[in-house]
Amino acid sequence: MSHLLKIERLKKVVEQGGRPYLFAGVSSTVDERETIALLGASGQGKSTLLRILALLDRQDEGTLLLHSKPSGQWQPREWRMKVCYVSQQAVMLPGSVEDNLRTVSVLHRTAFDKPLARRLMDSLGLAHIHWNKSASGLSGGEKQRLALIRSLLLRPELFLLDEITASLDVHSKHAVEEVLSAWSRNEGAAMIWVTHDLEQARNQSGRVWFMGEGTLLEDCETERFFKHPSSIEARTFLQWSEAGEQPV
Ligand SMILES: Nc1ncnc2c1ncn2[C@@H]1O[C@H](COP(=O)(O)OP(=O)(O)OP(=O)(O)O)[C@@H](O)[C@H]1O
Repeated sequence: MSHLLKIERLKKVVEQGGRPYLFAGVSSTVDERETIALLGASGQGKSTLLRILALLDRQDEGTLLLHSKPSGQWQPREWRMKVCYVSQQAVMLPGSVEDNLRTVSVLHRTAFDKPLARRLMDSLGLAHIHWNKSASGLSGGEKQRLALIRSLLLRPELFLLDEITASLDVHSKHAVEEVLSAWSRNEGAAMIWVTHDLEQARNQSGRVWFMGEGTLLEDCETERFFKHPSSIEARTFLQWSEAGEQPV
C-alpha cells in the first residue's frame, strides 16, 4: 500500500547536548486519517521535525516522499497545500478577519467556502467576532483559532500541529480538539500533534512517535505507549510528566 507520507532516515545536524546532531535515523510512515502524537522532552527536535515535514526547514540527510513522490520533485507550494504546518505563534496577515479567512482561496484561486468558514468560526467560539474587524486587534487565543480555520479551509491531507493549544483556555482547547477530531473522521485528514499535554496526546492520537536520544525511539499504538513504553527514556518521560515536570 502506498503511504500518504514516508520518512526515510532523516538526520538534522545541530549540535545538541554533546551530540553532533539533533536527530538521526528517523524513519516512519503516515497514512490517511492517522492521528499521531509526537512526544519527547524539550529540545529533542520535535518542532524541527515538523518543520522539515512541511519543507520549511531542510534535513541534512534522508528523504521524504508524499504519495510516493520524493519532496525534491514537488513544488514547495504544492507540497504545503497538502501538508500544512500550524504553529503555536499564529501569524495574522494584514487586513480584516475576512481577508484572513479568504487568503487561502485568493492564493490558490479557489472558491471561498463561506458557509464552512462560518461554521468553523462558530464551532471554535469566534461567532461573536465581526469579519470586518482588523485581525491584528484580536487576542492571542482568537488569532490562534483563526489561523487554524485558515489552515482547515485549505483542506490539506496532513496537518502538522505544533503545540497549537498551549496558549488557549480549557474551553477553547476542547473546542479545537473536537473540531480536529471531527475533521479527521469526516475529511480523512491525517494529523501529527506535537504536544506536552499527555491527556491530549492520549485522546487525540492512535499512535505515538516518541523522540529521545537523538532519534525516534518509539513508534507504536498510543495505548501501548502509555501502558507499556519499551524504552527507559519513555518510561522516565512519562513518570516526570505525570509528576508535572519536564525531564531535560
Ligand atoms: N536550523 C537550526 N539552527 C540552529 N539550531 C536549531 C535549528 N533547528 C533547531 N535548532 C535547535 O535544536 C533544538 C531543538 O529544537 P526544537 O524546537 O525542534 O525541539 P522541541 O523538541 O520541539 O522542543 P520543545 O518541546 O521545547 O518545543 C533547539 O535547541 C533549537 O534551537
